[in-house]
Amino acid sequence: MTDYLLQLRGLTKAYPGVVANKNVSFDIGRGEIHALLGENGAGKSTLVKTIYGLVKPDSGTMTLEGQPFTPAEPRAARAAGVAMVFQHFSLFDALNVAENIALGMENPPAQSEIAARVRAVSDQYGLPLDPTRVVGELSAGERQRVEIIRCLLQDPKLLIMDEPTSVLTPQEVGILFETLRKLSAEGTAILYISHKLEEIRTLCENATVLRLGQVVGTCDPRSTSARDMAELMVGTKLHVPERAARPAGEIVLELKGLSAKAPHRFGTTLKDITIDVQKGEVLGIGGVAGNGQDELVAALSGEMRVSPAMVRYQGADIGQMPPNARRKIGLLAAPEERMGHAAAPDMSLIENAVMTATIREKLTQRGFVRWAKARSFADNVIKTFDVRTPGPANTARSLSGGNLQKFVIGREIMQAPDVLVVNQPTWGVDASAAAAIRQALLDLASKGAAVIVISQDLDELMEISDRFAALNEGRLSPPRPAQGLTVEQIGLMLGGAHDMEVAHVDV
Ligand SMILES: Nc1ncnc2c1ncn2[C@@H]1O[C@H](COP(=O)(O)OP(=O)(O)OP(=O)(O)O)[C@@H](O)[C@H]1O
Repeated sequence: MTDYLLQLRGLTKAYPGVVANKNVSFDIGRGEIHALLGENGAGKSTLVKTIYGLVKPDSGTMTLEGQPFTPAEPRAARAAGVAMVFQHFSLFDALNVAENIALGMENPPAQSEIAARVRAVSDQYGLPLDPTRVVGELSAGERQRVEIIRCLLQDPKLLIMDEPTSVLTPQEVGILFETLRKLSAEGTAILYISHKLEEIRTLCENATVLRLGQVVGTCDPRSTSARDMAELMVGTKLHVPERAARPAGEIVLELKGLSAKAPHRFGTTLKDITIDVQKGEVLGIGGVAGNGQDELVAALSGEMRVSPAMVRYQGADIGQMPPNARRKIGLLAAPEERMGHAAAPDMSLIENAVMTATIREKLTQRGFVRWAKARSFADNVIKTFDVRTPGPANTARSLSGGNLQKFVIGREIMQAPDVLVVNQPTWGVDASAAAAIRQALLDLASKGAAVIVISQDLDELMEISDRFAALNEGRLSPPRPAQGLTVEQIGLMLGGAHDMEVAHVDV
């Protein structure tokens, strides 16, 4: 293809201690669906932020439709026809869809006009969305549609999507891909970042692979295996997690009729959850986000209190026990939202280590933080979990998403819990780091800990779980052995309430 829309030449961007992009050159054709691949910290976000006017490169050039392209800010990039849907949505829960879209416009027309345009775009691209619905009541997939429609109203020439499917159900992924294919057929190019290589294979016609900030290869994902792409990203052979055979252990945690009212208007009420968790097992809990996952983690971590006997740990009723007391006795949890909840963005990794590891790692003495000890603990997490950062004094915010995830999970595993609850442990994490995190969870279980993994990634759950249960509208299905479960059986467990089709996306 010679009709290039965007050409990048020699883009370089350095941050203190790290070159995020080094001499990056590649082209994107009109209407092309182009994947940008690379392990965590490879420089993907930096590159797309450069194209979107959020980052100014130190050197290198870009041309858009043959003209020099140097967007000083996102507004300039948008005006030139570049739109971007971010990993994290920037929507206001209390406003409706049309109001949210109006907020992003420079001269918004009347609400009725916006609503009509939203309906038109939504029909045209098969993205069901009611402009009058309050955003707080929408699923993650619907929220993403708000962002996409907001972009499409600008009639972009290039649409950048940063990890768009990590929050979507398989059915929503199908809808999104249909929309992207339609856009591509109409001449809109898509630059698509994802760690889900099988999805890339079904969607993208070209891929550029970054490693340590540099382009290390290109491929046609339709004819390259996911494993080959992963190995190109990492530069070495991929490790597949192994499960050591484990005998059934004694019961360490019992949930008995665990019920709790939704903590806020958009939360989910937990309904009569009963399950025993054994030492040495990995219990996988699947389900579409928003079905009680956050509330279940909160009830286990102690952030949400319930009747004492609803949570029984090593024989004691702990439903009312606060988080730190639970940490002390060995029950640890890592919530899903790494930025803000699991980690404080502007604090260093050392301070972030102190936040959750103080009690078990004895990081304070007579009320004072033992900084040397805290630093060495943070260092240990960084080394053991291969967290890519110049050092523990760096802020959480300066880490790439996947590297912060490795730090947050590693920080809990290194405290040797007896029960570990993790929510979406490999969200936004590249294939090799995801394999390392899963292996670490399996190793923790083989040492005798009970590990509860809550995830929307069914392949992940099937890979590491001994037993599987599904959360649906605050109810937990009875658990079943994971081995041998078919996609149809899992679909039944997840329940039909969301019209959720459990299928791989390459249908
Ligand atoms: N504002 C910043 N300050 C300092 N370092 C940064 C900043 N932004 C990114 N970096 C560093 O630049 C490198 C590239 O990060 P980038 O976010 O582009 O990677 P990525 O490929 O998008 O990773 P991920 O898949 O984990 O999101 C990383 O080492 C990261 O720590």
